[in-house]
Amino acid sequence: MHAEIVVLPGDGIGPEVTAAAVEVLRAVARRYHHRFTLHEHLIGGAAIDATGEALPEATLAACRRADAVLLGAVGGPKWSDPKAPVRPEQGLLALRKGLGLYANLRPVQPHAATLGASPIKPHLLAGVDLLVVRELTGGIYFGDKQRSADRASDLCEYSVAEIERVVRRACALARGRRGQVVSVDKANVLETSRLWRETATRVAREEFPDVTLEHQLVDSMAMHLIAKPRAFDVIVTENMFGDILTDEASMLAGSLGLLPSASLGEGKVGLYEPIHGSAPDIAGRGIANPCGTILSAALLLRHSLGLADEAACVEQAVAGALERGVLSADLAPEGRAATTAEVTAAVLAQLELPCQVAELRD
Ligand SMILES: NC(=O)c1ccc[n+]([C@@H]2O[C@H](COP(=O)([O-])OP(=O)(O)OC[C@H]3O[C@@H](n4cnc5c(N)ncnc54)[C@H](O)[C@@H]3O)[C@@H](O)[C@H]2O)c1
Ligand SMILES: CC(C)[C@H](C(=O)O)[C@@H](O)C(=O)O
Ligand SMILES: [Mg+2]
Repeated sequence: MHAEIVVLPGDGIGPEVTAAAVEVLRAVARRYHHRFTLHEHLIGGAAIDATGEALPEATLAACRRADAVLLGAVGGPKWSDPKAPVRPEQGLLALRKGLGLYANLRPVQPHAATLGASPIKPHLLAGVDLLVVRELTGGIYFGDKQRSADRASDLCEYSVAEIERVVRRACALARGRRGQVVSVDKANVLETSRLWRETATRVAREEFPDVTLEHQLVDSMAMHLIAKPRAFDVIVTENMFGDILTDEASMLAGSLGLLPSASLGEGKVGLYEPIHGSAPDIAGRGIANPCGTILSAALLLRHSLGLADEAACVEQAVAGALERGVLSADLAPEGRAATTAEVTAAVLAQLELPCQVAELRD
């Protein structure tokens, strides 16, 4: 097949990890006879430096035309002055909103080879396989913001339609898994959460009688996620709760550098990015873990290009590299860490081996 993919490297380790994922996409194209046309565009701090804007019109237009978008990360101390007129993160939020990507899928499947890197006891982690569906274009991120000399406010708003569509997406995904959804809110305090809970209950009852829906308050959910992670299948939640719970959930896998994400809407184009940020503390040193971005490229193959087998082969290649003990500094014991380039080379070498997934036109 032929696909147009926009690559947005962004800032900090963004260019390092997207370069790794691009190598993997090119290898997939070669091996399985596809043609991927890749175009790089500016976003975030890099875009502010070049154009004064965090999301230049040319970038948004290219993303709208593409089949899929692969993004590294945005932000960093250079652009973090509280008085700065524009911030890199605004570019990412505008891109998600501009493409209508309301459902952010963040799968968490700890790998046997990295259980030792998790601060959580290994017997709690074996068999963990959960999917967080984070609402991505509403809530406190997008409400009205006010600032005066001695006061500031961020409005948190949700409409019924915004809640319905993301809960529907979560329930539909649960049908293809173990059929269990936990909806996370703060309905004991927040009006938006009471609307969320009511709406989720109705959508599940009327449209997904075969799916089990439970509710959990976000504070105790933060505890349960660590204490009994195997208990969860699909978790659906609003924008900010999902942001925080998934960084926490990355510790089940062993590192923030391992988790991928797919952001989907009703349109054809999806956005794929690791859940981590620009990691200014390690940027430019060639030691970032590229696996979260490579696994995001696998999600891109599956969700935007319909190449489920190729996606599974990339996932298997990452697993193979980890099993061979090729671990970046965030996962490895002191002094035995692989560089970004070494991890990428190990994944590419695994991709050359026969893939266990059936039906690939080799
Ligand atoms: N999607 C995004 O673009 C995105 C996501 C989160 C944060 N950010 C931005 O990134 C900047 C830095 O934020 P932060 O430091 O709070 O979070 P961060 O995710 O960038 O880093 C948190 C910690 O995890 C480590 N880490 C992250 N990714 C890693 C990887 N691939 N390999 C190894 N270690 C990794 C970092 O070194 C750091 O110690 C901020 O400007 C923030 O707004 C952007
Ligand atoms: C950079 C920031 C706007 C972003 C978010 O909060 O959505 C990040 O933390 C993420 O998880 O993708
Ligand atoms: Mg985040």
